[in-house]
Amino acid sequence: MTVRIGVIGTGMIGRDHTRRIQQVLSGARVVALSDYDPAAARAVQAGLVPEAQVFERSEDLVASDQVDAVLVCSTGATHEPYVLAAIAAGKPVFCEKPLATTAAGADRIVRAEVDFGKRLVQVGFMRRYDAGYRMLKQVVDTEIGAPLMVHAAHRNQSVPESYATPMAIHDTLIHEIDVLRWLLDDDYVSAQVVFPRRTRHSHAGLADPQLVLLETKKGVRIDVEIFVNCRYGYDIQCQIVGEEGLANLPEPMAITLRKDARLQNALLVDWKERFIDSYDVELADFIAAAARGTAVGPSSWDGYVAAITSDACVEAQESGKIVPISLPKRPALYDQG
Ligand SMILES: NC(=O)c1ccc[n+]([C@@H]2O[C@H](COP(=O)([O-])OP(=O)(O)OC[C@H]3O[C@@H](n4cnc5c(N)ncnc54)[C@H](O)[C@@H]3O)[C@@H](O)[C@H]2O)c1
Ligand SMILES: O[C@H]1[C@H](O)[C@@H](O)[C@H](O)[C@@H](O)[C@H]1O
Repeated sequence: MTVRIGVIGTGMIGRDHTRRIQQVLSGARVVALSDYDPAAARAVQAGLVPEAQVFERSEDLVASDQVDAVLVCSTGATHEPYVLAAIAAGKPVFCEKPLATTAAGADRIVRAEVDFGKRLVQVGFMRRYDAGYRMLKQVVDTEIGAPLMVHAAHRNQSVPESYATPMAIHDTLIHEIDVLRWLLDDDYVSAQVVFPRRTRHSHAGLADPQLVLLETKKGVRIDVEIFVNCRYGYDIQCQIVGEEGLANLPEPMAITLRKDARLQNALLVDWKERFIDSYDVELADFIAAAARGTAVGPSSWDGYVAAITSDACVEAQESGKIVPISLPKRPALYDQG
């Protein structure tokens, strides 16, 4: 079966996922596109998929009987109604992170999916599909004994003026929030955010860098540095310290160059390159499950837990206090991970 996909939101990642489905992956094709700005949808149609239909209203794309499954790639704050509409239509839906910008919104999605009685939602937490993180998980599960501490860093070269202090959590830390609880098989119990000296390369609305301190149920202490104007490149670090050893996330493959009396390894600068393979694998997973009328991988529950945790981190940014995190009981629908 070829899964007929409708893509909502044809900005940077919507375009890239459309390219992926059309040119890299098998088992699906994009048949419909929509965007708040119809010119953006038409540009993707013209450049990548001339045969696709452009819908003025994204709600009509979800309802169309030509569309079997939906990709939600619009701005984060708009995800919730589209995911709810896809669930109501019984269609598998891949939703880019965040699932919703508030825990209340993510909760509504979890409830709708539980009421539907079958998994339909995959959240775009692509790091779980990254070969490096998968190797790290294998080692954490088998080699280093009980994890005790995690030191992580998420550095972007620069961000636009529109990127404000809470986005360090909702837009950036959200990846660590998800991937660390997956790596550790644990949940968070508290969050704190402290602010080091501010870089002169930041702008008025952004405190940069930030240090996020998380504690888990099992007592693991985590520090994550978020530094989004680090200047030198795109750099993702993760070190897990266990009672029998220590494991580091592998660096991206790069040529070691000896030249001009220097030993050099090039660094990436663009986030799109860092996890490029994992985007392919996550969407292949989505397509295979969608062909069976369901969804696998990071779930609405994972999106909900991430939203609860990021709400706590934003509160911690504002209050300067340690903010407790408590989770409701996980519905049985999500017991399979
Ligand atoms: N997984 C990742 O690594 C990753 C990377 C980048 C972006 N993202 C996520 O993907 C989403 C999109 O990010 P982007 O970088 O492509 O942003 P973008 O600004 O390039 O594109 C967003 C598009 O959504 C459209 N849009 C806005 N409101 C809409 C609405 N109500 N209905 C339909 N379309 C609407 C905009 O017109 C725009 O074309 C965000 O949620 C972002 O967090 C994830
Ligand atoms: O939307 C992007 C994307 O999620 C990147 O992976 C992250 O490094 C950036 O900080 C964020 O702004």
